[in-house]
Amino acid sequence: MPVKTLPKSVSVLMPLALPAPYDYEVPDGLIAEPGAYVIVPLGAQQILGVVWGEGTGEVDPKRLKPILEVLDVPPMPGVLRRFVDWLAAYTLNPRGSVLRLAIRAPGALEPQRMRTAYRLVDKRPARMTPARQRVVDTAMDQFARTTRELAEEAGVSDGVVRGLVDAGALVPVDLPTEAPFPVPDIGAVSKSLSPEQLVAAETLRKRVDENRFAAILLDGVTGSGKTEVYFEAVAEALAQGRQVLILLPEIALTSQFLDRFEGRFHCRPAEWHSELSSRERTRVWRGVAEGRARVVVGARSALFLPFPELGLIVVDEEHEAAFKQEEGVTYHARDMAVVRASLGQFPIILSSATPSLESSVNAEQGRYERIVLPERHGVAELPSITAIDMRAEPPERGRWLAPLLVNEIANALAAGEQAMLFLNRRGYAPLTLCRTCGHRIECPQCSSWLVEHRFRRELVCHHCGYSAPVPKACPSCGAEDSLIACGPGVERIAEEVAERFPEARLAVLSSDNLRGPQSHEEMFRAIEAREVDIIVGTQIVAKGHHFPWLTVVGVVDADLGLENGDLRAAERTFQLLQQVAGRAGRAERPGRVFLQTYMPEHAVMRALVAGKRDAFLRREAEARERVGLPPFGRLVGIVVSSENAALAQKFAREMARHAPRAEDVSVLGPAPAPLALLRGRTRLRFLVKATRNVNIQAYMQAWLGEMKVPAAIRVSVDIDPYSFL
Ligand SMILES: Nc1ncnc2c1ncn2[C@@H]1O[C@H](COP(=O)(O)OP(=O)(O)OP(=O)(O)O)[C@@H](O)[C@H]1O
Ligand SMILES: [Zn+2]
Repeated sequence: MPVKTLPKSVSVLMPLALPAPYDYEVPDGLIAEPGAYVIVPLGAQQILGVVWGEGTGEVDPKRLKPILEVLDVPPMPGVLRRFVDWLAAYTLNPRGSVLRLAIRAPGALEPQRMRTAYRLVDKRPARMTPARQRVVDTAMDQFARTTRELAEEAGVSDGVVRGLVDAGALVPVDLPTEAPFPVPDIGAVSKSLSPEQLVAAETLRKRVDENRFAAILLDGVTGSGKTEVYFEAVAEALAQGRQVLILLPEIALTSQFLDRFEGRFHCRPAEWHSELSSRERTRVWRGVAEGRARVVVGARSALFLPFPELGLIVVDEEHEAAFKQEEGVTYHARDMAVVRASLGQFPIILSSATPSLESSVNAEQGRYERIVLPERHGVAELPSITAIDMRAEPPERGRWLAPLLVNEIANALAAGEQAMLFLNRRGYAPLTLCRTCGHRIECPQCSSWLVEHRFRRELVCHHCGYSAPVPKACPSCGAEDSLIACGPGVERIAEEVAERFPEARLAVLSSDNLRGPQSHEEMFRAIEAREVDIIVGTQIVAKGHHFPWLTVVGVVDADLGLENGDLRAAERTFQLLQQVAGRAGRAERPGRVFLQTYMPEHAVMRALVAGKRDAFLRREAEARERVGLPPFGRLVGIVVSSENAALAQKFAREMARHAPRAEDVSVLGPAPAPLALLRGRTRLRFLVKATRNVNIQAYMQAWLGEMKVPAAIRVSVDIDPYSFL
């Protein structure tokens, strides 16, 4: 009797909200190695999946469905699969949802379009003409060219080339239609580094050479040359034949960065961010997978690219909250980059002039190595920082800039220098109020005020994007011409600047009037070229930029970030203001920074004025340690939301009853979220607080596993939350 062999099976993970891979049969003739991209049947559909490993054997072999197709793409590297698993387990997301982040280039998995080129072989046609000879001479270098290219280079008609093809002297080869990736020139000389920079660069090179996991905090003041220094580590990794990933917090920073990279390595790196065309995404994804793209500069999602040879990650401006992904699969890209480096056993560099408390503590406790660059490069000095007490020196009525600051701007302009005013608030005014009845105009779907945008002549919700024309009469009492704008946004500051300095050339930079990297690039070029005298901007201008002629920086409302009292409010305000301040005086001319504040005695203002960053961080750390807040304890944020307010409340109470009791874990809430209504959904919050030794994921699973969530309710879980709204 013939022995019946069991069909070979593998498990396949699909990019759907599924917690685990499913088993499939590998039909004879197909090879489905781990990581292979495959098409499998699921119900009536055919969908893309990735072979995750051996079959689990949980499905009756007779009922296994077969893999339909194995795609012609390099398999997903094992380390990326482990990263997906790790991230899913840590953030409590289904593995399939995380996988989806790793295959976000739809075209990349389709067969690539090819163009036909020709290469010369030894065979010669019976009849040789001078024209044919010219083609043969041209093709002698063995370089494959298209018919057109050959004809043009040899100065003959296409027909001559085709004749040689027919005669078998030229043979076709397929070449990809996509533009190739230029190779960074690692032999190019770097800027000559200062002795401190050199020491730092040598240490980084050494870590790259050691070829194992290491986390290094590159802690250098603004303008100290951190970028130049870590470029040396990039060069070293490239020399070792490894790929490099550089994470930036914002697209706005990309264009200047690409220029600098090009200056150093004589080629532009591949880019990865949300504004790429789908064609570019495809090209970059493939280029990374096939090892042709050696350096990628990208936003947080670049972490999920299928690098086969990744050997270094740099996280620039590592303190930035923008690295936290807040929607869908929530994760902190800086923290996950450290995990990725550890799984891949290579070094990671976290660079910042204002390190996060998390990274500072990690350095203090020896988990990270700290490299310090204490001084600005060259003759540049750190700027002086002055607090303007708005209670003692208020602006005139209806104005927002204090006399001292106005005076300093005038001085800068007179000296041919640039000034920058920073206010982290888009639009014209954050609140519109009726003088007659006191009504405040709110978003109909969120518990937030509508922000007036005067350029657009609209009231806009900054939470959900709702917008409406500014009404003529008060929507509540009907009084005409009674609505007044309260408080300033950047547009209002720009208005004041234009009135005060009518001669000055003004640039307003906020995400409303700058869309996409192109427009950023133009603006930043204009500033560098001194075509602008005064810059008014939101946090887009706060960091990373190098404007040599900028000497005066004014912070219109230094207290703004302290208003929302979350645990990182002081830390973040300090970082942001220090970064803004760091834009001033980066070249020969010294910088002066002015903070308009109603709380000059606040610890943040005092530390900034005195230049006492480390003391400030230490005090912050002590305060958090006392109450067990991150990084000394763990937090999980939970939001229960529904369009049905009563249902949300009922379910939240039920959840509270089911919270498991555990030592060292406390559950706060449910309480109405600060943003109690968002896009028409009522939101309630829990905050879970635990000590570091608690396996918080296990706790959460035990809790949520108990709960049956009705369809009208959404429960979102945020491990290590950064937003508490
Ligand atoms: N060794 C050097 N030789 C010449 N120029 C240098 C050198 N080091 C730094 N620079 C220049 O000084 C300026 C500041 O350097 P860089 O932007 O690398 O500093 P940074 O520490 O990254 O600053 P920030 O944190 O403010 O972004 C840049 O224009 C850079 O090209
Ligand atoms: Zn809204």
